[in-house]
Amino acid sequence: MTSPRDDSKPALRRVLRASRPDEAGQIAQSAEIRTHLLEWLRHREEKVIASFFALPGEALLLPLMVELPQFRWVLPRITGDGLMEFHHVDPGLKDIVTGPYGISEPTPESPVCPLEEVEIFLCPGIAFTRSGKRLGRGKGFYDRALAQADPEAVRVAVCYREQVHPELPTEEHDARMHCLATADGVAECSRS
Ligand SMILES: Nc1nc2c(c(=O)[nH]1)N(C=O)[C@@H](CNc1ccc(C(=O)N[C@@H](CCC(=O)O)C(=O)O)cc1)CN2
Ligand SMILES: Nc1ncnc2c1ncn2[C@@H]1O[C@H](COP(=O)(O)OP(=O)(O)OP(=O)(O)O)[C@@H](O)[C@H]1O
Repeated sequence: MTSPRDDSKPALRRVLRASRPDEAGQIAQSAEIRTHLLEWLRHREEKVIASFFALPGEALLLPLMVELPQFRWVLPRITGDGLMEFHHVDPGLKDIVTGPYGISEPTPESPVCPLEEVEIFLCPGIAFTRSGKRLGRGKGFYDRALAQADPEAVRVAVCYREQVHPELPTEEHDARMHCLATADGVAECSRS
C-alpha cells in the first residue's frame, strides 16, 4: 500500500484513534512497556535518548528517565508547523511548560540537543505495524525530525497492543521504525 500521495490517512486516523485500551489497561500496559524498555535499554551502548510526554491514548514513559539516569534524556518542543527540536531535561522535570496542542514540553531556555546527536528515538504514533510502518497525527513532526537525524539512530515505536495493525498506508516521506515496543516486549521490525 505505497503511493506518493495517499489520501486514505485522514479517515484512517479518525478510526484508529479509538483503538486503545481503557484507562486501567493503559496504566497496566504502560508499566509493562516500561519494564521491557528498561531491560532492553540497559544493554544498549547509546547515551542520548529522545522520549515524549504522552498525549491521551499514548504510553506513559516518563518514569524511565528516573529509572535510567545513565542516559541523557531529551524531550521535544514544538517550534513551528510540523517542526520540533529536542532539549535536554533533568529527570526531576523542572522547567516544563504546556506547549501547542496542550503537550508538555521543555522551556525554550533548556539546553538544545542537536537532532544529529540523538541516538535513540522513542516515537509516539496513532498506529504501527510490526514491519515498522507508522501512522502519526498528520503534521509530519516525526517524519521531518527523523529525516534530519543521524541515519544510524535507532527508531523505537512505542504503543499499546491495540495500536498494532496488520497493514497501514505509507507515503514516500514516512519514516520507518526499527523496533516496536509494546506490552509484549521490544521486537525488531521485520522489513516488508
Ligand atoms: N506525545 C506526543 N508528542 C508529540 C507528537 C505525538 O504524536 N505525541 N507529535 C507527533 O507528531 C507532535 C505533535 N503532533 C500533533 C499533530 C496534530 C495535532 C492536532 O492537530 N490535534 C488536534 C486536531 C486533530 C485533527 O484535526 O484531526 C486534535 O487532536 O484535536 C496534535 C499534535 C509532536 N509531539
Ligand atoms: N521530511 C519532510 N519534509 C517536509 N515535509 C514533510 C516531511 N515529512 C512529512 N512531511 C509533510 O508532513 C505532512 C504530514 O505527513 P504525514 O501525514 O505522514 O504525518 P504523520 O507522520 O502522520 O505526522 P506526525 O509525524 O506529526 O505524527 C505531509 O504533508 C508531508 O508532506
